[in-house]
Amino acid sequence: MTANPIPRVEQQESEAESQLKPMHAETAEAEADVNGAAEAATDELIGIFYVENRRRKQNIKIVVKLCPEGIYLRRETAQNDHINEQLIRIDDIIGSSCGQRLKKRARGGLTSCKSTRNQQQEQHQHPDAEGAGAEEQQGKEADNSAYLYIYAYLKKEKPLRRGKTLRILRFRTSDDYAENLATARLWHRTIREHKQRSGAAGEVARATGKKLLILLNPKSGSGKGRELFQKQVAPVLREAEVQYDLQITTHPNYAQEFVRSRKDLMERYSGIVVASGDGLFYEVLNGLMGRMDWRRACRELPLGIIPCGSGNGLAKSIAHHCNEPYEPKPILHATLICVAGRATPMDVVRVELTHRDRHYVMYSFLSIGWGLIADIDIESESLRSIGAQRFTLWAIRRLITLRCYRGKLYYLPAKSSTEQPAAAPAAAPAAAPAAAQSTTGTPQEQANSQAEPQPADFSEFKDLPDDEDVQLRDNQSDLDQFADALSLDRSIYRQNADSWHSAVSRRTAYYSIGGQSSRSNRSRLNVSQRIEAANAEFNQLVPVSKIPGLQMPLSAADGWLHEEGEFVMVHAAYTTHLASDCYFAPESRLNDGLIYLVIIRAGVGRSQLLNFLLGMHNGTHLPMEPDPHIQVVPVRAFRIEPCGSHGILTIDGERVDYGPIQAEVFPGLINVMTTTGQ
Ligand SMILES: Nc1ncnc2c1ncn2[C@@H]1O[C@H](COP(=O)(O)OP(=O)(O)OP(=O)(O)O)[C@@H](O)[C@H]1O
Repeated sequence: MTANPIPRVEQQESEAESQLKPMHAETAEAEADVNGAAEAATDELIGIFYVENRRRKQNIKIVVKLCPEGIYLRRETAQNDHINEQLIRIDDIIGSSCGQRLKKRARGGLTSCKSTRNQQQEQHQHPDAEGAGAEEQQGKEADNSAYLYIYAYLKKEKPLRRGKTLRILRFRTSDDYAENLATARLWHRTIREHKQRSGAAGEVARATGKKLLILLNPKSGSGKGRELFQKQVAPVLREAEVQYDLQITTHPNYAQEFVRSRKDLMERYSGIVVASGDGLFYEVLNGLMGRMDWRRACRELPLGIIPCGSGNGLAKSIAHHCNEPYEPKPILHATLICVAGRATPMDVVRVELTHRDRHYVMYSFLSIGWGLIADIDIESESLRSIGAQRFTLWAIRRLITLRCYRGKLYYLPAKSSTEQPAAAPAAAPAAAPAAAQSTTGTPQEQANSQAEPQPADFSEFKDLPDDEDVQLRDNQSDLDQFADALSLDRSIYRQNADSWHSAVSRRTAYYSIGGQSSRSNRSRLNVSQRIEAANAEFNQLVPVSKIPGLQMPLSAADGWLHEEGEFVMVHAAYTTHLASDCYFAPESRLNDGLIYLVIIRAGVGRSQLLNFLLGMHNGTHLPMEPDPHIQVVPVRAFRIEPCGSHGILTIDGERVDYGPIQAEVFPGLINVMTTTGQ
């Protein structure tokens, strides 16, 4: 909200006076519109209303002007000696409703407003009709008034917060309720139109007849997701007149499957809101990326999050991004962000990992952790019942029994190496070796594991969209030929080889079983041409990796730096917050195309580490000067090759198989809901 009190100075009063005249003129026009049952809403509506000040036993005159910027409420005293004005910005108004008086007396600044003509009549007819008694007396008589309820959440900067304001306009120009209702409806419609013009996603969606899809995990956080939704989210959605479908998840992967397989997702929905923790958002992201039409889905469906989980890093990062409050009412504030629902591009990180000859590709939005923070996150699960304290307790424990992990770290700095700050002396990164790294399994085994269709993949074929017109044939000889071709010359297809591995994607199976596509018409080509054709076609269907596959060497010539040694942790973040109270990568932006790699090397002192952990809540943990042990590097991609088989790796806070892992950022791949838009 922007409140602009106009001080009591002569020249401003006269200026106000001059502004009032046209307002009166337009009031008449607005009423004339209604009386004439005009349907077209105007850009500007103006009415004069009165509020009873029961304490002072006087009426306060309020000129209410609805225009594209919002609603101006100009308040004047009877003597016209004091004027102040408030603007309720159109972006702060989430919705309105009109009709008869709500039974429960709603609390708001203007509790009851009367139009000018009736106010005068009223005073004439009931000279004493002031104060509560008179109002109640009137209430007992038939109330022909129509009421417009305007719901706004006004933003204050210091401290940053949003407070609910309800403004009620009472229309009773006519003795006929229908006429009064028509006036109220005109105001209601005009508010909607102004919101639509301001780009409010809900209004735009309404215009296209689409709904929000809300996925709720009843088990997230303290397990009260359903209750929180009914009490805190649903009322706001009602005020904003948001149409939605609520899907309550019944088991892990429910949301991922729902989003992946629902054919009319884009036709039916204008966006997807996750009412849960980061875990369910991860499912939704990977469900979208598992669709044949992922590109369109990512473009057309902005994603929102209402934090009902325990970590809630994304919800806090989004609030931080658009300068919206988070505490003390994270659910309310996040709901308001979703109601605004303006699409803002956000980076997604493609993660490739391998475990026991199997490759996986998944998509991440928050972080990848190896070492200290991942250990604290996962190992403290056993203390979940004590709440956020579990992290502190476990951090103390891990400081006492500090672990280091041996391994290799490769990264592709965002700036070229010549622009990089001086490398840390203790472990200066070296150029990546050109030599091939060891791979798991023989080439033939790898090829077989790549080509081997997973049982889940087969069942998923049923879900392929009809409109893709894909015909699949289970042709074993084609499968063998493909597997052979891949094992013979992987290097030719190096760039795209990883596309064949994605064990979790049905699209992999689609190609790897040698299925024919009526679109690609590959059947007339020889095997190697078909592989190339398949790769070309596949590239349209998945985001194309620009870095070598996980089993391929990384070259210094391509800008890769590497270091080998002992690490306390390597933690990569691409949003500002890892959890609502962990301001881990302050420099990060939703769409900066950067991964912030925080490296802590062995040899770091316990007190330095303690300061690091303590500083994470307000973002003061990273060294200002180059430090031999703690370093933050903005990168575009990185790879970790841990030695040994014991340790913890996390993606977006969830544990994954321990082994080599690499990540690459895809700038602005998805859209998230914010209040600011682009
Ligand atoms: N109905 C359900 N029953 C059990 N588990 C579920 C259900 N729906 C989703 N899940 C799983 O629960 C996991 C955790 O969910 P979520 O992230 O929403 O909550 P959280 O762990 O409390 O929050 P955070 O990730 O912020 O710590 C997800 O990985 C999801 O797959």
